[in-house]
Amino acid sequence: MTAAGSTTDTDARITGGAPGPVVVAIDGPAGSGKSSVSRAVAQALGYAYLDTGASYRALSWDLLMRGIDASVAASVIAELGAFEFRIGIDPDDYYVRVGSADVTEAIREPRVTSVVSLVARIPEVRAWLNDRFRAIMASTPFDGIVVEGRDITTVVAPDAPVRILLTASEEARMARRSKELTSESAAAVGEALRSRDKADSRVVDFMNAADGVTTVDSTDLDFAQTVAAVVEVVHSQTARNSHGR
Ligand SMILES: Nc1ncnc2c1ncn2[C@@H]1O[C@H](COP(=O)(O)OP(=O)(O)O)[C@@H](O)[C@H]1O
Ligand SMILES: Nc1ccn([C@@H]2O[C@H](COP(=O)(O)OP(=O)(O)O)[C@@H](O)[C@H]2O)c(=O)n1
Repeated sequence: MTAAGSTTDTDARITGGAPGPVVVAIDGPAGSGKSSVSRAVAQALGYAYLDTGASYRALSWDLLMRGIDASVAASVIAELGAFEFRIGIDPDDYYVRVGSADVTEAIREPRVTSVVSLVARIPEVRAWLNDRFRAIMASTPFDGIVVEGRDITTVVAPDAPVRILLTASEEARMARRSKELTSESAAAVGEALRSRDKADSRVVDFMNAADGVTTVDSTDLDFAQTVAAVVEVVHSQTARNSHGR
């Protein structure tokens, strides 16, 4: 999206009133289950799914490929004009592409994870990506869209009818992540996760629920129970909103 007019249109849809997709905004720290739970919730509800972190990762992958130093904000900003990414929002057909390259797997590599916070701290990058997220939300053909990241409940879609903070203890999050990354030691995975959360939380607060945001703590819930808990929040909040109208 490039035109400011599109942003106005998007805002109208997110705030309700005009018909548009139901936006379910989910934030939380690394390893809390945002991506996997959000995708399963979208499947359960017949909604679209938008993984905003994947876009920050795709930009980081692109910078690494081009040999651009992610710590130099001006170089990163200059690259935005040439950055072409596409993301699948059908939860049954998820992909991330940069130009003609399928980077769905590559953006999860530790070398990408280690630079993504540098990219995410640049305000111009955040504003540029947020415009795209809002355009995707507004144009989805699905009845609703589950959007997950760090600042969805507070910045990207603060007026969404359903806003959730998905948390889990640091211990649980580290254990889940190290199960996935079997090539890395548990200590290395834990340290990487802790330092990324620390860097990211200097930019946006995703550890504390903002006003009106419902916390779902998955520490003692298994995956299916967490999905059910989030679906329950969606049902209760959307029922409340429609009764309130
Ligand atoms: N409640 C849960 N219980 C056990 N494992 C979970 C739970 N929620 C998520 N997971 C698993 O934890 C890992 C990290 O989840 P992920 O969705 O990648 O988190 P995030 O997107 O917040 O970083 C995944 O392997 C996922 O399947
Ligand atoms: N809305 C968002 C989403 C991600 N991010 C950044 O993108 C990175 C990767 O996000 P992610 O959701 O893929 O991270 P995981 O929690 O899945 O590991 C985060 O560490 C943040 O630096 C962000 O700043 N704002």
